[in-house]
Amino acid sequence: MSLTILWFRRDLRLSDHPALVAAAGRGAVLPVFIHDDSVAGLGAAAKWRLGEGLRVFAAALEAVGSRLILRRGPAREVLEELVRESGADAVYWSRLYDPQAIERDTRVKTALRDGGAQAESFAGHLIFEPWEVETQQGGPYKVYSPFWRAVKDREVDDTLATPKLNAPSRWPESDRLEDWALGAAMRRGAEVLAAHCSPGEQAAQARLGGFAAHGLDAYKERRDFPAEDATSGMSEYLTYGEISPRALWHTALRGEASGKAGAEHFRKEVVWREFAYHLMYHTPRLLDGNWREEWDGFGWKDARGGAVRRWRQGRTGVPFVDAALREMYVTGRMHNRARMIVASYLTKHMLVDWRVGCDWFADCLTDWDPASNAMGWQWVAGSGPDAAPYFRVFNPGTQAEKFDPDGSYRRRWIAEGEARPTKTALSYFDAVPESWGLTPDDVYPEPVVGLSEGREAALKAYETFKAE
Ligand SMILES: Cc1cc2nc3c(=O)[nH]c(=O)nc-3n(C[C@H](O)[C@H](O)[C@H](O)COP(=O)(O)OP(=O)(O)OC[C@H]3O[C@@H](n4cnc5c(N)ncnc54)[C@H](O)[C@@H]3O)c2cc1C
Repeated sequence: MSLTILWFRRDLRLSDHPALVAAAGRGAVLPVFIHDDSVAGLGAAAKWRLGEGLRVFAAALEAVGSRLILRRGPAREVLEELVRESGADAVYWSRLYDPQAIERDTRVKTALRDGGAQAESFAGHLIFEPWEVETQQGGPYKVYSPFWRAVKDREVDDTLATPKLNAPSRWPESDRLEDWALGAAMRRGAEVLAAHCSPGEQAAQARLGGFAAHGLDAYKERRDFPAEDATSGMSEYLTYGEISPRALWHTALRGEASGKAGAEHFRKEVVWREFAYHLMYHTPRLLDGNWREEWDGFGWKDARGGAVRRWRQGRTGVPFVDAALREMYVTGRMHNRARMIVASYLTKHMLVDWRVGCDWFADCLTDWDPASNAMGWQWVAGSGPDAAPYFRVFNPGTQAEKFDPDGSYRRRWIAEGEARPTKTALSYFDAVPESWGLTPDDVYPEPVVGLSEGREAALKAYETFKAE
């Protein structure tokens, strides 16, 4: 019987998994996860969340009579060794699209094929492969709306059922997940974060089912209110591939067919993620360089001072901004509206380079995604394609009046000055490093940059930049 190694990466699921279906169709399957440089380089929260995902995924495989073999080292060497050890004649995986992954996977594919094994990559992380969506002139899209119009009526294949997995005749040795200590960089924050996290495919499907039944209809109206649980919560499941984007697409389509008002808007948001990958694939500098290269000359302020530290710590003195940054520290996620506001405050009021914030998000988010994060930051800063114009400076005060009118989001996350602080606000002080020296009895600070003063400084900096 043929044996296929299934190299799992960001696709920790059994259903709607084209590579797994293909592998199961040709014989026995040997599931493997490799701790290589791409894992070593993850931010603290993302790495911890990966560990949680792997723990649940390994148990899901055991429940169907399979196993997850864990190995550490450069992917090519590990896979070549496993092919030799197990006698596998093929290695399959789901494609990734960031430049490092593409480079690694290309080398792995060549080496395996040179060694006589079959090596194939499959779709699954996206609904539309980045090269399958083209403008009429034959190039990539740079603006979201035409991208959406180009894909919205496309036929998308149905999701695939979980295949039956045949075990290899002998299981190779595996590392122990605990020995990888993926939560080590979290220090004491891991316990707090764990209370807000339900990893795994089953949890993802249950959450999506609940959202389809109770949240989809009102999604468009309520999705901007950060105190409400009005969005799907799918981002971290998509990040680790615990659910497929295609499952979200079809959930939305079924909602549209049954007249759910918010369903099309939900599908549009799912397509924003596709657009981010499209941009990253065609212009990889999206990740760490200004997409609009003229922004290389913008005069950002020095980011080393105490102001950035206060932004990171959620101590800017601007309640909506601080609430959002604390939400991220405690839960590993941040509401989309709040992401835009904290990013705007950092890049505009504080005039700090978007990459400083992008890196902090990469360290703190459990749904960290290279493409969506970089696109989001560049969109807010004004340096990205299809970006918000620079002169659009979010005012956290008026945003709070509009989207947190009764202050419940801010009270949920800010303890200082409250006679009876909420449990979630207090949990922030349990999560942060002791070295920050913060307590709920601290005096809530004055704004690090005043709202109108910051807005004027941002506009002036932009005028100077434009004139140069
Ligand atoms: C500065 C900034 C940084 C961001 N960083 C990330 C990140 O690291 N990882 C990440 O997944 N998203 C990121 N986003 C996008 C967005 O904030 C999150 O996807 C969203 O908050 C996740 O919540 P949800 O799953 O409940 O979303 P829903 O509103 O339920 O949307 C459904 C899905 O659509 C996709 N989506 C929605 N909005 C966006 C968007 N603006 N861009 C791309 N995809 C979107 C996501 O996959 C999401 O899970 C960022 C946005 C900004 C402004």
